[in-house]
Amino acid sequence: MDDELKAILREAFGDSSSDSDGEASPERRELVQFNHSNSEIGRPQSIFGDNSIWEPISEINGLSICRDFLSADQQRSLLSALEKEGYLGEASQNQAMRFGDLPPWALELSRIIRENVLLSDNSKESCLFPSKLIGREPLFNQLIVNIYQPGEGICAHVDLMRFEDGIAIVSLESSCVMHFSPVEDEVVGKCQEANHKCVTSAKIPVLLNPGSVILMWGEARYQWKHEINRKPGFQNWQEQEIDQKRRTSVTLRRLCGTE
Ligand SMILES: O=C(O)CCC(=O)C(=O)O
Ligand SMILES: [Fe+2]
Repeated sequence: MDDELKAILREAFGDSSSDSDGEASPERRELVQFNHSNSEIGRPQSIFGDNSIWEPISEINGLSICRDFLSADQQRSLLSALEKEGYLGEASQNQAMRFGDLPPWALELSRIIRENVLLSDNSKESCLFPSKLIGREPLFNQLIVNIYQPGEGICAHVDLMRFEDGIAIVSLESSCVMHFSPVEDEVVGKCQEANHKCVTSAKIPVLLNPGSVILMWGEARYQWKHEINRKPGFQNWQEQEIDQKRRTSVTLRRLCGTE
């Protein structure tokens, strides 16, 4: 890892490498890994395919999902890569972060996200990632693997400002509903309280099936909070409660001020 990146990481996270992305979920217990050697990459052999049916979430500008991003085989390959690298091993650990040079499977995910976006109709009305984001190098240089046991989720948050715009989340194993709520609700909520009214707009549910990827940028990234509540009664889709199993996700982001 070069000195500049090290300095930025120290500034962002302090000297302790186990400092957490704690605004999102203080309970997350994590493993932090730095600077993976790229030596085994060579000419990357794709373990993923190229599926690309993107669906914009109409209520939220800057949010889209590709539901068939990874096939069942590709999901198995990704999970086995995570397993081999020790991300899924310890039950005591439910979050692992990595900065700098990403492992081959994450570079491959980044590559196919970029390819899929560039090959899609990335027009203005349903823009998946604007060109300044999709063209940046590297596309992502930070990843988090989150492992959620049944009943575990992540509380409502906007991702930290130390990360640039343009975030991707790949879902594996259990399906779940992610809810989005506007940041401005907090302000509206306070004003309404003064008037002895309490109005909050409905949350927007988005089903994250295994193998899907969501892309968030602009309003979706900065003006909306996202959360996953897997407590009983909250994971309903089409009037059915989702059968909860372990869920694993991979979040790809880019730290501000890095090249
Ligand atoms: O697990 C997920 O799908 C979301 C993770 C997330 O929002 C985060 O790490 O900031
Ligand atoms: Fe997040």
